[in-house]
Order: sequence, then structure tokens, then C-alpha cells
Amino acid sequence: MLARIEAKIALAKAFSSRTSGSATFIPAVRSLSSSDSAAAAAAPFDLAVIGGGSGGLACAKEAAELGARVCVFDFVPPSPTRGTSWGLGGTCVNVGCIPKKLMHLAAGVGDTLRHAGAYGWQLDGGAPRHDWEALSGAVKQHVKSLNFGHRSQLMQRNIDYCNMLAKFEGYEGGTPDRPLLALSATNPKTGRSRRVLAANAVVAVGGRPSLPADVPGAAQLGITSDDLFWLPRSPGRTLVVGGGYVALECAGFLAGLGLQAEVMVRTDVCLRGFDRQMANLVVDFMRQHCGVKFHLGCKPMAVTDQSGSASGLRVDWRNADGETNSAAFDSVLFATGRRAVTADLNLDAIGVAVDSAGRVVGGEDGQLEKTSVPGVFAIGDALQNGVELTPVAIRAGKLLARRLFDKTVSAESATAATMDYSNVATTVFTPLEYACVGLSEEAALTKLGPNAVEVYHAVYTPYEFVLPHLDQTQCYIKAICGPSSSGRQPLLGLHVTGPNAGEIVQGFAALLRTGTAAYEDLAGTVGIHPTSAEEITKLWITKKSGLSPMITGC
Ligand SMILES: Cc1cc2nc3c(=O)[nH]c(=O)nc-3n(C[C@H](O)[C@H](O)[C@H](O)COP(=O)(O)OP(=O)(O)OC[C@H]3O[C@@H](n4cnc5c(N)ncnc54)[C@H](O)[C@@H]3O)c2cc1C
Repeated sequence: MLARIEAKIALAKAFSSRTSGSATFIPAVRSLSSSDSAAAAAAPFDLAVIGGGSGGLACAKEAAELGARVCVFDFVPPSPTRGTSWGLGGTCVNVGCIPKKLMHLAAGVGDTLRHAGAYGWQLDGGAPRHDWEALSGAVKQHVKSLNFGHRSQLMQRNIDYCNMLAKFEGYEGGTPDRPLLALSATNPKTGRSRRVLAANAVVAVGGRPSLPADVPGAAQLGITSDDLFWLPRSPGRTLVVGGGYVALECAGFLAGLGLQAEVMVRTDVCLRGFDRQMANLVVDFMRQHCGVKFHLGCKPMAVTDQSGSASGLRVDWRNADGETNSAAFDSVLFATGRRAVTADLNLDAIGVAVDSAGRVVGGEDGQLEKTSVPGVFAIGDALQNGVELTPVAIRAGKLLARRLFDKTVSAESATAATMDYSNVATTVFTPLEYACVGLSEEAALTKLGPNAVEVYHAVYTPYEFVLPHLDQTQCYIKAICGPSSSGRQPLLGLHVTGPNAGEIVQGFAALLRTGTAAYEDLAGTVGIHPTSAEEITKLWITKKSGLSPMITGC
């Protein structure tokens, strides 16, 4: 690691001391005296990054370490629902992965407390009671420390950070074949503004939750995940509208914190895009173990305020048969999709295309981040056909910076520096975690046909379930394999539901990345006993065999 950092520093020094022959690289300006600071401020940047989230910050830091002169624009318009806003770091840090994981863990602590008696613990003082304010306060403190960390990392790297909303203005200066990009930025709160020129720009603006336009009261009375983690008081009885991972994760931790949580989904499909069987297990567990009520095939019609009465908000909805119903909640959380926030970037001015969801249209496979306009790139959630996950945005940002500014990335090694969006592992942090990598069973069947796909599976008992005598029916593993060739069945996908599923699958994701992973690699590995992960090495029952996948003991 140290060697890598030293190499980067050496490279950065080499860059700042030489004149780049590349049209995209304008030598970095370093150690400004006060007299030339005005000129430096007006000097073009090598890279302007719009968006200080996972992708933008990673790209900016990597570019700066490679000697590029970089500026980052980041501004968070308050949420339209509650006016919530936050600091530097983007969705993941402030209103995504991090607060979500902490609340998921908080719910898990509650579970542990509920089952403590099974391990001989006597909890004096009756049933534990959860304090939302204490949790959200602690989460907020942690998030603020991350905001601070990001700011200081930008400072350490001499990155020009502007807390402003940026947009493109067009082109100005440069050479006829590579004109410079002109950007303007303002801070809507302070009125401060700024204008910069840059040789390259990265659109890393991420997305924000979208509210249904056809549900009266949704925008006025509802909340989104942009508000939930920052609510000063408990959301109370909550209806979560939506069936994606954000909806199910939020409903899951709210239920785990002891709140009434219900989920309303327009169709009867939750976790669309994930393996169907696994998604159903996640929902079954939330129903059976956490008491989450699911209203499938139902569409909210209106949210009305009944303030003054104890009923809070009234939600009216219609089911698939056209029957109407209503119920009272304290909060209605809309997790009904996200939209890339490109509308105000003035992308038309430079000719960058976006799709109907506002995402930037990228380039060919292997160069997805490259737009049709030279010098303009997109990464993270704002990019069409990407994978909307933090580590993906980070890696894509770093690799892009290396392709732009690392002169040791030769034409031959350029492929190594392109982002591979395949076989990205992910976890749904529902009360029963679901982690996966590779193809779902449906995708494998579509791709290869039923005869070519072999599914190894097992229902297993995590040790966490043993003494509290929990029903383990939803703890399930399946490995999706292709047809055998030279005695090896290629491993195409791995799916696990159970405690800490994310921790389990991460290691197996490395195996899948080798490109030669096979069932035989799993079966040939000696397990770590007694763990849940070892069950993956013990898979032997195939779906085609018709044998029961229930595992009963050691
Ligand atoms: C509730 C929730 C839970 C999630 N959980 C996970 C998880 O567990 N694991 C995981 O990997 N991913 C998770 N994600 C997804 C992850 O957060 C995103 O994939 C990731 O943050 C995308 O990074 P990004 O850089 O593309 O954009 P963002 O992180 O969204 O950053 C974009 C930044 O740009 C700013 N911006 C926008 N427009 C402008 C402009 N014109 N000028 C200046 N600044 C601008 C925005 O305000 C924002 O700060 C979760 C998302 C949500 C909503």
C-alpha cells in the first residue's frame, strides 16, 4: 500500500514538472503565491467534477494524486418533502448505505436482545425500549465525521472544492479540435457564484428519489429515504410505498426497531431484477419474523392529513381488483424509484444525451463512462447502463482518472483500466440479508436454456437460529452452474439468504471474477466450521435431483 502511495507521489511530481503533450492534460498549477492566485483561479482545470459523492470524490482524488489540477462542485438542494439537506459525500454517506447499515445493525441489536433469554441472559427492567432520537443522533454524528473527512481529504490533495450547483455553459478557448469546457456554478443559499474552464469534466451527480406525481398529498405529506435517516423524531407507524431494495430495507429496520411497518407495492413483485426465489424468501421472512404487512398489487390514491386526530395521515389505496381501502399511518415513505439529477446541468449546451430517466448515455462496452462528447464523462448513478452501487461508482471514478491522467496506463494496459460492470456482488440489507453475485436462476435459464443449467441448493440452519429455536426455512443457498465441460461445471451465480450474507458472499465474488470459477472449486474447498459460509462448500443436492434441500446437522 505504502509503495503504491509513494509511486503515486513520484508520479504526481513527475507530472507537475513536465508539460503534457496530451490535449486533455493541462499541467497542474502548484504552490501559488498570493499575487498569482487570481490568475490561477482563472486558469483552466485539467478536470472539473460535478458531484461530490462516491464516484465524483474518488475520481477527483485519484486525478489529483496523479498530478491533475482538479475542482469539485457539490451542492445538495434540500429535499422537497422535508427540506432535509446534508454535507459532502453524496448519497451513500449521508442518506444511503452508511445510515442505512447503521439502522439495520440497530434493528439487529434489538433482535439479539429479544433472543437474549435463549442464551441465559436475564434482562432486568423488562423489555428493552428503543430511542429513535438517540439512534438518529448517533448516526448523524458519524455521518458528520465522514463529511469532515471528505473535506479534509480534498484539501490535502489541493483539490478546489466549491459548495455550489454547477452546470455547463458551452465551450471557450482551448484548441479548435479540443475546446475547453466552460462551467458556471452558484450557491443558491449564499448567492456566491463562480465560472471555470476545464479540459475534462465528469458528471457524477447521482440521483434523488422521485415522488409519484399522481398521488395527491405524496409530495406535501410523504417522506423519502432522503428524509428518513435525518428525522429528529421516530417516524412511528410507517407505510413504505415501493418494492425495491430501498423500500424493503427501510421497512425491515423500522420493524426491527419495534415500529409498525407496512409495504405497498404496485405489482406483486418485490426486489425486481433479483433472483425471484430469493426475493420471495426475503419477503416471507419479513412477514413471518418481523410482522411486516405487505399490500401487493396495491396503488396509493391519496395521502391526507388528519392532524388534530390521533390518526395522523390517512392513505387511500386501490388493489388489483379495483377495491379501495384506507388506513392511518404516522409516516408515508415513498421509495418509488430514483432519477438522475441531470435536468439542470444544461447538457444540451455541449451536446451530451440523456435517457428518459435523466441518465447520461455512455459509450461502448469497456468505455461506458465516455459520452459522445470528447472530454465529457459520466460515472455512478447518473450513468445509463451502469450498476447503481457505491463501490461501482468509486471504482469507475478511479479507473477513469487513471485513463485520463496516469501516463503509465499504456494502450496495451488500457483494458485493465476500464470498469468491468459484470459479476458485481451486492447485498440487500433486509432483516434476513440477501447477498448475491452473478446470474439469477431466471437469467441463467434465459441465457442457456433449462437443460444446460444446474442449480445446487440447500436450506441451512445458521447458528444464530439454533438456541432461540427460530424457523430457518428462509435461510437458503443456491449456486447456479452451467453445463459441465472437462469435468467442471462453471459457476455462474451464487445466492445466499441468512445472517451476514453480505460478509459471506464478498469472498466468493473474488472467485467468480477469475472467470474460471466452477462448482468443483466450491466443493473442493474445506469449510470453516461451524459457520454459515461452510454450507456453500457442502452443496451437493441439485434441483433436478428432486431431493429435499433441507440440511439437518453437521
Ligand atoms: C437508501 C439507499 C441505500 C443504499 N444502500 C447502498 C448499499 O448498501 N450499498 C451500495 O453499494 N449502494 C447503496 N446505495 C446506492 C449508493 O448510495 C449510490 O450508488 C452511490 O451513492 C452513487 O454515487 P454517485 O457518486 O453516483 O452519486 P451520489 O453519491 O448521489 O453523489 C452525487 C452528488 O452530486 C451532487 N450534485 C448533483 N447535482 C449537482 C450539481 N449540478 N452541482 C453540484 N453538485 C451536484 C449531489 O447533491 C450529490 O452530493 C444506496 C442508495 C440509497 C438511496
